[in-house]
Amino acid sequence: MKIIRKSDRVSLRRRVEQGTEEQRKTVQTIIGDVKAQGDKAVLNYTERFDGVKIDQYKVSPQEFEEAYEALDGEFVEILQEAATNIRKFHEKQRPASWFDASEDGTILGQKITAIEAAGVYVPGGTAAYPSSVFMNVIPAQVAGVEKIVMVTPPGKDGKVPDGVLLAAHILGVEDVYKVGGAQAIAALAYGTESVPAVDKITGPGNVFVALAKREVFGDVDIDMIAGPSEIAILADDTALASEVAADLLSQAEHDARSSSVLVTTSQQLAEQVQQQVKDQLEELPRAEIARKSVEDYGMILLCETWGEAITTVNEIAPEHLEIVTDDPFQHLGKIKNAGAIFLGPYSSEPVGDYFAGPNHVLPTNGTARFSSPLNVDDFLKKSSVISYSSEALKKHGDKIARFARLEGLEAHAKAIDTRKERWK
Ligand SMILES: NC(=O)c1ccc[n+]([C@@H]2O[C@H](COP(=O)([O-])OP(=O)(O)OC[C@H]3O[C@@H](n4cnc5c(N)ncnc54)[C@H](O)[C@@H]3O)[C@@H](O)[C@H]2O)c1
Ligand SMILES: N[C@H](CO)Cc1c[nH]c[nH+]1
Ligand SMILES: [Zn+2]
Repeated sequence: MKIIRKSDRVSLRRRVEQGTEEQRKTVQTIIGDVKAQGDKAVLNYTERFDGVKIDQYKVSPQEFEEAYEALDGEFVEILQEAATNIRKFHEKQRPASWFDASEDGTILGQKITAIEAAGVYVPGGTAAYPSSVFMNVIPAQVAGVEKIVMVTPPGKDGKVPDGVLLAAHILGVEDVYKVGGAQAIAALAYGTESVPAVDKITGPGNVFVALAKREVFGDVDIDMIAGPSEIAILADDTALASEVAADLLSQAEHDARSSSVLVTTSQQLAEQVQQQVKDQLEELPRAEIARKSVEDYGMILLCETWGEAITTVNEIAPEHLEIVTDDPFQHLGKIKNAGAIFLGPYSSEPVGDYFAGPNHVLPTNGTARFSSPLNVDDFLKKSSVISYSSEALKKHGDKIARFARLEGLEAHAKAIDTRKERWK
């Protein structure tokens, strides 16, 4: 991990490109085929890309049962406790409809309605995280979404990882389909004989999933195109180098393109963390991924002043930010751009990934400048409500009609004028 002086003016804006033109064309073909042929295309692509031949891809009650049996009771309890914490946190986010009545009898308001059906993509392979099942499904459930459909690619054995099925089972999600990639996104967006069409698709995935989400956006809504995980740690010399290094590596192990950055004013901490990262790396089962991530996207940024350190963090706009100083809350007000902010030495990033309650689906690639974590609002729509009384229209009707004529819209004006008859 390189130590770089901030004064060297290194570029901090991150942009991990997703997909080639050829991959985009492949995805368009897959989507077109699923739209035209439904289940037949889904099963053909599953055989081709996942190497499994199946003729029925909805997870059966027996498969849920087997997953439950395969995992030990203690793990089930941990998952249940985490789900409770996540639900409690998201319940605080639920907004209420409101209606305001004026003295003239006008009622104006905002009615909040949950979207009807949401689709959740859970990636396959080593990224099949039960925690991500919670983070995508729980805000939808708290919002009141009635239909939740989950898709995830089958492994070579034709099965879905037990942890993923258990997480779905704990949340009461029964519509789980063994399909991945662009064909899964197409099935969710347009429906097939087996998979119900949804209104919004959330969840991360590989390049084919990301491109497919971009492609179906507009026909359905999507959450965001999640890039590789990121962590920035803002620390002074009260931080323990071994803990800072461990937290940097916690995100580096996700993906060879993950980024982990320490921002500090302490030369001593910078050097100690550099050494610790090197030492701790070797002991990780995913050392190869973490090493590549740290070498290609890791940095220790040494700043002259604390003010410069804060500006640097805001420039990075990291997915996760840890502040490890004596009084971290003192700096919170100055942080403008970060997906999730972890304060103090005990708030290690994985606390948020799994257990505390806030969502771990967060803006990456510098998009924390304008986006928020996945939340209950993402599964809600707002409708404006307008009820004018006779008195109100009598009072304001002429102004509205004049405004319409100013825009050259005579039919608009007449729609108002015609009501004048009522109070002549
Ligand atoms: N940002 C996050 O929070 C987060 C979390 C978890 C996972 N992820 C990402 O999810 C991804 C998981 O990747 P994965 O591939 O293991 O699982 P995946 O589920 O994303 O993709 C598997 C699917 O890709 C399709 N596919 C594979 N090769 C193809 C090809 N040549 N042409 C067309 N389709 C093809 C197949 O249909 C397969 O089912 C990683 O990129 C990881 O970084 C991100
Ligand atoms: N840190 C990841 C999001 O950036 C989420 C995750 C899932 N499991 C472990 N971590
Ligand atoms: Zn993580």
